Formats: sequence, structure tokens, C-alpha cells
Amino acid sequence: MKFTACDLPGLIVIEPTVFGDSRGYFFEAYNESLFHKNGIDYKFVQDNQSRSSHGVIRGLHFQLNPFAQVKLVRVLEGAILDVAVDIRKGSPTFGKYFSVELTSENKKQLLIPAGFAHGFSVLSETASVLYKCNQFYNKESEGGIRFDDPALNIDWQVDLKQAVVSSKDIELPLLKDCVSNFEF
Ligand SMILES: Cc1cn([C@H]2C[C@H](O)[C@@H](COP(=O)(O)OP(=O)(O)O[C@H]3O[C@@H](C)C(=O)[C@@H](O)[C@H]3O)O2)c(=O)[nH]c1=O
Repeated sequence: MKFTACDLPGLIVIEPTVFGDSRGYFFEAYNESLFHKNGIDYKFVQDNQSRSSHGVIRGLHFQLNPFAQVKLVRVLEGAILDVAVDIRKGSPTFGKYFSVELTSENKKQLLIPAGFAHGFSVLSETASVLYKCNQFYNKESEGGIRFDDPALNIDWQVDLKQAVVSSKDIELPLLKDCVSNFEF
């Protein structure tokens, strides 16, 4: 298993060791001991799964304290562009984003600490996404930022004119209009 730190401190890309044979393949997606050795020592308490079709954009989402969440994201079927935006007030990389293609083929995972807004776009015909969270869902603590906030300038790698976005996400504020509430 390979753990790679990203340009935005706290984000880690994880690539498993895959054992292929005539039956197919096997890999460990999560190994508490190996994750702990690499500084990822959270207790994951909730697994979420969603399925979406091409051009869907979910995000950008986060939960505030005391329900701020660490997320460990991977793809079971298809391909997504996974995006994490640094919204830690005072961070030298505040407002910057990192994106990585997570696919069922490359089996990469992205570890996203609290203090990041998370979203993804679906690059394949459909995609099933699974993510572990270290804190429970709490509706009152939910926050979000517009996926097409010009200040973030995220390249979602899908046609934004045809993007499928939830009615909740289309109403989200710009980063500059919600930053004062942030507590992680
Ligand atoms: C996130 C979540 C939603 N729900 C419910 C609320 C709602 O009725 C329904 C769909 O919720 P949403 O529209 O918020 O689902 P979605 O837009 O897929 O939200 C998710 O987006 C990605 C990018 C994330 O990072 C996640 O943390 C989460 O915010 O599921 C739960 O019951 N538990 C949960 O943990």
C-alpha cells in the first residue's frame, strides 16, 4: 500500500497493493495498522455509498464542529474526479483545491481531513462511490460551497452546462459568503 502526501497538507492519496490471478484480483482497501503507521488514525464510524450518472456533480460539502468529518473516498464502479478544497481559516493554502481521478481501475483512495470541502464529478457513464467517515451525519452541521464558485475555479472535467446538480447544491453560497461560519 502506497501513501502519498499531496500539495495541500493533510490530503493523502492511497494506492493499494493488488494481487491478480486467474480468478481476478484481491486487495486490502483498509488496514487499520498500515493506516495508523502512516498517520491516519481515525475511528471511522459511518460508510456512505452513492451511485451517479455521467455529468453529475455532488458538492462541495462539509460538516462543521462538533460533527466535522474526515472522509476516505474510493470508487467501486466507474470513474470520478474527486475534489477537496482547503477551507481551513489561516491555512497558507486556503481556497486552493486538489483533484484526483479515482476509478475502479486505479483503485486509488483520497483521505480528506476535516477542514476541507469535498465534491466529485462523474467522468464515466455511471459511478458508485464509497466513503468512510469518522463522524456521523448531522443535518444541522452541514455546510456547502457552490461547485462553480469563480474564486475556486475548479476544472471538473465535465461540461458544466450539462452538469446534473441537486437543488440543494445549486443554492449553496460562494466561499466568500460563508467563510465566517467555519469551525473545524
Ligand atoms: C450525507 C448523508 C445524507 N443523508 C441523506 C440526506 C438526504 O435526504 C439524502 C441525500 O443527501 P445529499 O443530497 O446531501 O447527498 P450527497 O449530495 O451525495 O452528499 C454527499 O456529498 C459528498 C460530496 C460528500 O462529501 C458527503 O459528505 C455528502 O455531503 O441522504 C443521510 O441520511 N446520511 C448522510 O450521511
